[in-house]
Amino acid sequence: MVSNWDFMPAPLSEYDISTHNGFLSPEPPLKRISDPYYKPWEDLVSKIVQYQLSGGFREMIHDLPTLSTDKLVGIKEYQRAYVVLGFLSHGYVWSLHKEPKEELPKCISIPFCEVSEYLGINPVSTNASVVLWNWEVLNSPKVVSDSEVKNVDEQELDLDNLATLLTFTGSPDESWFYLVSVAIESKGGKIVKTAGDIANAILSDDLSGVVSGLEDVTKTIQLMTKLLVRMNEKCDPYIFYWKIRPYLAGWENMESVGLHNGVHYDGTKYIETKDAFGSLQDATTSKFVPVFSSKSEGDKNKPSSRRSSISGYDGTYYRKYAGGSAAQSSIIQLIDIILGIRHYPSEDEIAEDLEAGLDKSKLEKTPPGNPYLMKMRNYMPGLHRKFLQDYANAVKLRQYILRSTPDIVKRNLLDESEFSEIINIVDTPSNGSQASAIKSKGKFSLAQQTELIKIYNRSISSLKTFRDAHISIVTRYVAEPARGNKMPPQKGDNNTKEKASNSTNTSLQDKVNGGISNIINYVKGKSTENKPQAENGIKINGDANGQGKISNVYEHGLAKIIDEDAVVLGTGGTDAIEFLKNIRDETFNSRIDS
Ligand code: HEM
Repeated sequence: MVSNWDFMPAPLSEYDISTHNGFLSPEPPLKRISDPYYKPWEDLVSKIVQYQLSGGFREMIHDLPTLSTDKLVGIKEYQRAYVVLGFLSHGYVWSLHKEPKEELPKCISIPFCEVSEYLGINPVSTNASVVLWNWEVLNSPKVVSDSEVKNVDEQELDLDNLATLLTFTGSPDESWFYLVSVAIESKGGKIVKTAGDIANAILSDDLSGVVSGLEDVTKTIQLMTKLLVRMNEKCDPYIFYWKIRPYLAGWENMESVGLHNGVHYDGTKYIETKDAFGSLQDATTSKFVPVFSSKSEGDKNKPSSRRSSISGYDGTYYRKYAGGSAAQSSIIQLIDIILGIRHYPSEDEIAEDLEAGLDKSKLEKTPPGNPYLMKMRNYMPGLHRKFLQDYANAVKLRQYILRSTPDIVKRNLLDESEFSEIINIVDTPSNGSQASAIKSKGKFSLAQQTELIKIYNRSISSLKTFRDAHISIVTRYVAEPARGNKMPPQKGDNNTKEKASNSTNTSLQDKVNGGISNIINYVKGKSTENKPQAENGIKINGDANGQGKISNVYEHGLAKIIDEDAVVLGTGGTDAIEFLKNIRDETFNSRIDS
């Protein structure tokens, strides 16, 4: 069935979204900008791994000409330019074995800002640059069992038939990390299609259409969860933590890793973003704060999702942007919107806003949204952000369900406002959309009402399971390596994976390698043996006489050992586990208990 999108202000194609690939580009992204004018960018980015290893990447960037963006033709070339400039920028700031750089030279900063403005997205590496627009189909012959006959479309974006266009490290682990997301995003096609089906079913008060839409949502989320856990197959946690993740970090909440003010984009001035793509324009992204107002030393390990992203001092404008994270994926936010799941500011975020003089009652009620997740929308392509906003305004599935089940007593509605919404919706037009035309008829039988709620709750549970699986992944890939529970690869160790994944082997490993745990303890400030020396901001360990040798454990940006009780930061600078647990619990609490 082809969905009718008349309930939206614009056709689906105008949001750069399809029912085939969801928020991924419908056609594979460009592998190169064809105009030879952009050869200097393309040539350098194609050798990013080699120049990182040689230590000469920053010098190569300094030699780049400042190219105009005028010769870019069409959205796909802008997307490719955004990908290339994202890799060049993060390769420059987080250059391997160097201290992070606080300044992006004009040759990258100016075109990066222009291209980003065109696309309505922040000028920094994002889920769009490493996932959405960074893949190709291999078309390698695929063995498909008889029981698993797939149609051509499905085969095309099979996880085992995909490759990435660019990586920072050249490692298969990095490619796999991005490709798992690509595969999950490709399921977004089904979610988008179902979003349309559900909207139309609501408009025609077609209960069976709503039920079957919800069943589709559940099935697709289950497929997404299966794909998510495949992360474990080919992306090694400590390669991820020690080698890949540092490149993805942004420059917000990164004081503890050396970027105190963010990054200065040379030759650019901060201009208030226009609202062409439905930019949030909230205080978190557009506030101008001088450098000297950054948090005190005591607060520096405490992340904030509300800190302003632009700062200035003596005419120098530092920008603070979160790093690349799948929190910037539109697909999970779309599922939240379809199911009417509300996320709220954390206590810390409310406290910060109160400190800033905002009215508490307003903060808690308007609009429901976790500030970090809402902020992440500015790291989505502008057209996708606009789609989320327009869909959220047009379709209110949860309200429809609440209103269509008058005979069922609901025990756990989150707040009073949900009751008033049920009562008011009949009289209150919802932004002029056709959705407001729906009238409650109270015509469904008790069995139908019970079934509707059961199916809705099943969708909620499947998303909760996805978020549970995601928390396990984050624990394994970030929290454990951060606390030294997983060792980085050892020099001369041919079988590091098994050893590293089994912490009971650590003592043997230590004997062989000269006491890794001492080094970790030293980094944690608990031992004076094997004193590490700081060189270029990188921890190296040495012997008791201070004779430095290249360490098996060194810190580089986000790749560092932290204390047991310290906050594990996400690439976006959140207190990762706490944040994710809140979001997961809010998901579960959205079930309608009868
Ligand atoms: C090794 C793999 C992964 C790691 C280490 C990881 C880590 C994180 C962290 C630390 C956060 C907290 C917020 C932030 O820092 O931005 C986060 C959020 C998030 N991640 Fe991942 N992630 C991984 C894979 C994925 C994949 C494949 C997806 C699929 C789309 C995904 C979807 C999300 C979403 C949607 C959020 C926002 C919170 C939510 O809505 O539940 N992540 N991730």
